[in-house]
Amino acid sequence: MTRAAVLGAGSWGTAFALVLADAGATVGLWARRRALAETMTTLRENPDYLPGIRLPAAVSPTAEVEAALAGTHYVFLAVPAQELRSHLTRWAPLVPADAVLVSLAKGVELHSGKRMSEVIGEAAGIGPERVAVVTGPNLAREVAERQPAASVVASVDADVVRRLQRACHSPAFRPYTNTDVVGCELAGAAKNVIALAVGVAVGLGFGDNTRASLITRGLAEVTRLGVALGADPHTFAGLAGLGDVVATCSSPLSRNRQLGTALGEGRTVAEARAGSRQVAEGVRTCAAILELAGRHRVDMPVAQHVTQVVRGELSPSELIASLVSRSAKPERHGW
Ligand SMILES: NC(=O)C1=CN([C@@H]2O[C@H](COP(=O)(O)OP(=O)(O)OC[C@H]3O[C@@H](n4cnc5c(N)ncnc54)[C@H](OP(=O)(O)O)[C@@H]3O)[C@@H](O)[C@H]2O)C=CC1
Ligand SMILES: O=C(CO)COP(=O)(O)O
Repeated sequence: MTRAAVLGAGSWGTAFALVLADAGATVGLWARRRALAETMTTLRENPDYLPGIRLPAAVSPTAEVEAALAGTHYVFLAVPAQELRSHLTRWAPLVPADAVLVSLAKGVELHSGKRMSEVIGEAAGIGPERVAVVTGPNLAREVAERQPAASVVASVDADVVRRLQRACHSPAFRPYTNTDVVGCELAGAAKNVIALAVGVAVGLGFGDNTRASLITRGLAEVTRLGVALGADPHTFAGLAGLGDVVATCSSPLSRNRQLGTALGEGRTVAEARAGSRQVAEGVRTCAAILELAGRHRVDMPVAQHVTQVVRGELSPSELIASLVSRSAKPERHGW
């Protein structure tokens, strides 16, 4: 029987533990707050992130990372992107020698510009054949409710990715394989930035033309970055790219879209975040993506404008006006 550890009991870590349990695995679900682990154990529910969703018997919540990692075949990492390196550096000595480490996070590390699979390889001291990612149009609440969804599991190792695909293929969750790890990760990270931009447009009261234009041009610029970094451009038209951008940018459940909407309505980032435990990864990833784009001389106007709005250097209405008034170009500009 497959044994899995999910480290991080926010919305996605908890929802993914359910996917794995539905696919037949036993799952250790680590929460960093002991009180939450104890509540989940007694209530059989994660009231902070997925109220009303029952945890199956195969999911064992714990605050002891050793207990979650003991004898595990897969370690699914569901902590926020900027916190992954420091946590995994501490956890690495406890990870079984043959376990595959899987990123569930969508982000790019600030300053280093590293993707999550790169951070995992460095922090755990392992090669890319033991690292994988899961990414796609997977809003946690819908997945936890067992609404049908597809996703992508990616690794450079085709065998690893096929085994991982089996381990998380449940009646409601259908993973596809991909070996383009660079493209899958960049797409997943950048869609949060695009969702912030779309949220701003929603907050300003703009309609579907504005949203579709931001989605399409946002996808074009991340495809450009991906190609510069060696990704397959087709990845960006698949579940990790188009699929996730559409889900995130159209859903009121998206925390990135919600935060962008609050900015568009005139609140600051701090005001928009107040009172929520949830992460909107785009807020920190936008600057990381922009740094990466600068290093590779890739023009990313949507990410650039979003970063300026997040920093308070540009107003939401200036973001839209400035994007529209840029110099005219052919549509196929690079990618
Ligand atoms: N939610 C979703 O629909 C999806 C999310 N993802 C990605 O999954 C990753 C995890 O997000 P998600 O599960 O949604 O998280 P949530 O926003 O639901 O919850 C925040 C999580 O981060 C934890 N956390 C906050 N600060 C720290 C810290 N300094 N160190 C360690 N953990 C911390 C919280 O722990 P605590 O409760 O103790 O504060 C909690 O587990 C993100 O990269 C996100 O983009 C990917 C696909 C879908
Ligand atoms: O990644 C997600 C859906 O695929 C969740 O998006 P948010 O983090 O914006 O809620």
